[in-house]
Amino acid sequence: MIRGSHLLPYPVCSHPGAIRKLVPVPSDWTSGMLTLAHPSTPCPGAHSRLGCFSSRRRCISLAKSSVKMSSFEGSQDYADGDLQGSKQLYLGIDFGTSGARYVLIDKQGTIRSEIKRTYPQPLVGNTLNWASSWRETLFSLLEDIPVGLCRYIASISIDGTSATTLIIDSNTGELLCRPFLYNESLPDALPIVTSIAPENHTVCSGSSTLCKLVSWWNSNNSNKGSAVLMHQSDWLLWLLHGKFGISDYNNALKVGYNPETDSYPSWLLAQPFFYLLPSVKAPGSPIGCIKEDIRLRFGFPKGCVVCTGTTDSIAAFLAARATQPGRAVTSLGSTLAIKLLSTSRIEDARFGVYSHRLDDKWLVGGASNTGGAVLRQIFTNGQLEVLSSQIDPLVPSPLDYYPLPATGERFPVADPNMMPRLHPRPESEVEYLHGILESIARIEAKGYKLLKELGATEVEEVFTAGGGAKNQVWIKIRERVLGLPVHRASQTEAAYGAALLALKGVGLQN
Ligand SMILES: Nc1ncnc2c1ncn2[C@@H]1O[C@H](COP(=O)(O)OP(=O)(O)O)[C@@H](O)[C@H]1O
Ligand SMILES: O=C(CO)[C@H](O)[C@H](O)COP(=O)(O)O
Repeated sequence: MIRGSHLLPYPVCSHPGAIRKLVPVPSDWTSGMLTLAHPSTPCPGAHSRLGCFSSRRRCISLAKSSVKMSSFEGSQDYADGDLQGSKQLYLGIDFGTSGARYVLIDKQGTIRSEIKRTYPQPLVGNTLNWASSWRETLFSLLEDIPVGLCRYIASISIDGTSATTLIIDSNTGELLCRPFLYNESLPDALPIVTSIAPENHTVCSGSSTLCKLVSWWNSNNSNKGSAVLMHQSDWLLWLLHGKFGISDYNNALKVGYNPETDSYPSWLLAQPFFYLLPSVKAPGSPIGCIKEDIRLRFGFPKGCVVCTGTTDSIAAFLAARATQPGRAVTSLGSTLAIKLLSTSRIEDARFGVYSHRLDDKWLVGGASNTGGAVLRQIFTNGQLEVLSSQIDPLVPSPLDYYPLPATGERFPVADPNMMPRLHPRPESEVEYLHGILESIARIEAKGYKLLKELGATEVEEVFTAGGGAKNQVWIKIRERVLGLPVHRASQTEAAYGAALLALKGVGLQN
């Protein structure tokens, strides 16, 4: 039974080719989520109980990316079309490691629509064109939003992976090089960065945004004068609002922005490349109205405002709505990112520890390369569910691994040369998964212990976000290993946190 499955009140498109019929998802997709049949599948004369969705000129091509759609709640309220304040909707989009998703909420924070997409894999030669993939995914997700709801969307915000860096030509809007991904380490730039920044500063890591900027600066001589640096979410937001070089103080942290003074430090402004640095606002700040061509294409209302974003693990923390110091959120996505709400700010690049600002407090933590990416290399989501159900979480695993998807670790050990350790592999797949889940939990526990040793507020309770949050057995393993209460967050999608930023932005605008 699909939750909330009912015909929706907005007009069904009259062009059969554009009508998409909803079909139940294959078993290994999350229950309650729907996938869209290929648009060429004709919709039966009588609408199925799942209803049909009008669509725009373009149909979703499952060949390009897989789509997960949730049912809509109370969409009847939006049948009449008048945009009163109480009916405004707020759009949050999360660009994670393996895919992107949107969440659409109303003023009360109720989810009105949500969709997930994996990234299409457009190749340029043998290399993946990530920017093209992200741009295609952004506009596909906007296409996915039910037409009947678009007209109520008052604001939009986007979160992305931290330190994912793009260098753009501000004359043409074109990329001047391929994007540098969040976990990519540029050791060639590290000696230069450590020579200009304070000792153990957050930027003193090979995967920092500043190392990526310095590496590009030292290996390019063309188009430097018109170059501008953007983070992944800045660039995606720029596609919607069209203003170059605007970021937020979470994304800007790893290029060297100081969120405590709300400014770039003098040692950074003294560099020859300082002019590439974006201007910085608080997350969820209004930037400007959505571009008119995009507004008309997707049916957004006049005055729909685009707001600054944040990073994916900060958005996940916002989604969990943890507000007291000592509360923490572990994002179990492709990576393991921990965020602890602390009254004190700490940073130490030797261990990959840094502090993000959250209003008048600090989100202390770091991001390990361990996590779901390793699981995905070995198990399907369906296998994870079946094998996890056969694990006794109260019994420790004797297996001692350091699960990494490839060479390199960022936190709680900052070592770009660290090798994965996933052997010996037992005969039993259940025991193997148990060993991996428990070993990732031990890394999480080491991370929280390190934060305490460095002076952060001691962790008292952990909420879980990301794809791994659905695994209750893993939560029980983590409770035993951490020695703390561990829960699934009420909202596990970072996109929900981005939607809260969009909601905040409208409030700031008014
Ligand atoms: N039942 C499960 N138990 C543990 N991990 C899971 C389970 N189902 C999915 N995952 C993991 O969740 C990850 C995807 O989570 P998600 O938050 O979407 O990642 P990201 O946003 O980093 O791309 C995958 O790497 C997958 O291995
Ligand atoms: O691992 C990641 C991708 O999912 C990012 O590094 C994650 O966002 C952690 O960075 P930050 O703490 O700056 O949010």
